Amino acid sequence: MLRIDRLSAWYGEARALREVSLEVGEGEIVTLVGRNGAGKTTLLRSVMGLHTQVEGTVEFLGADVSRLAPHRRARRGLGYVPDDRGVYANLSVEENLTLPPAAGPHPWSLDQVYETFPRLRERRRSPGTKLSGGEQQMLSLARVLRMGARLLLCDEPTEGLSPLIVQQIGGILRDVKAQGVTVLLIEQNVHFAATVADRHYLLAEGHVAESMDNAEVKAREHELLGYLGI
Ligand SMILES: Nc1ncnc2c1ncn2[C@@H]1O[C@H](COP(=O)(O)OP(=O)(O)OP(=O)(O)O)[C@@H](O)[C@H]1O
Repeated sequence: MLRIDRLSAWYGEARALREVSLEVGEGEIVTLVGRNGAGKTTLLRSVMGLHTQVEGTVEFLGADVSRLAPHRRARRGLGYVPDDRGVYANLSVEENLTLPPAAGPHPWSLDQVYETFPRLRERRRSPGTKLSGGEQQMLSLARVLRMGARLLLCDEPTEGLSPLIVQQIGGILRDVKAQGVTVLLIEQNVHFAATVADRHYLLAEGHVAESMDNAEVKAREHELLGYLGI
């Protein structure tokens, strides 16, 4: 579904990604793990077209989207969920969900959103300022699905959340996958990553150092946590 071929990215003279190649198949959940500064956020932003000082190819559903603006990538079904969650503080949950126009090929109805995110139904009249971190994360995911994304690019959805909420986010990601959505997510909690994802890429200093399956991540959990400094 997504094929990244020799993608490099720069900030001025500084190179943040070095010829990254990886693939995500339709219906998979794939994680990107790596130390701070390894290039994970830059990779997701480059795939969405938000970071433009890049070289290499991003193919989505068989078409080269490397030169398209972010809104045109969104129209094809790419959806970016930023780490700051981007919730409009003064709008209610439902306004946050309905304000952005549908862009992608499979926009979710409000009912579909609320079935997958029952907590958001309960909180639908609450303003963004009153939401917990977990609720904001759910809203951020739900909004991109509502807009019609087929592939979610999620920047560390579990960051700063309690173990119970992390479990809930895991359940939501599995549910989203069951509804035909593909996910590429940044995840430092390798234990959680192995329970929710199908495969994993380890990024180190801007390149793909390793590709791992769940069995390998589970077997090396201790070593990986040490390496990541967690
Ligand atoms: N706006 C920027 N200007 C200059 N350099 C940047 C900028 N954003 C990131 N970088 C650099 O690019 C490299 C990759 O950063 P990136 O944020 O993609 O890493 P990351 O793996 O997502 O790390 P983190 O988990 O800390 O966000 C780092 O060396 C970082 O310092």
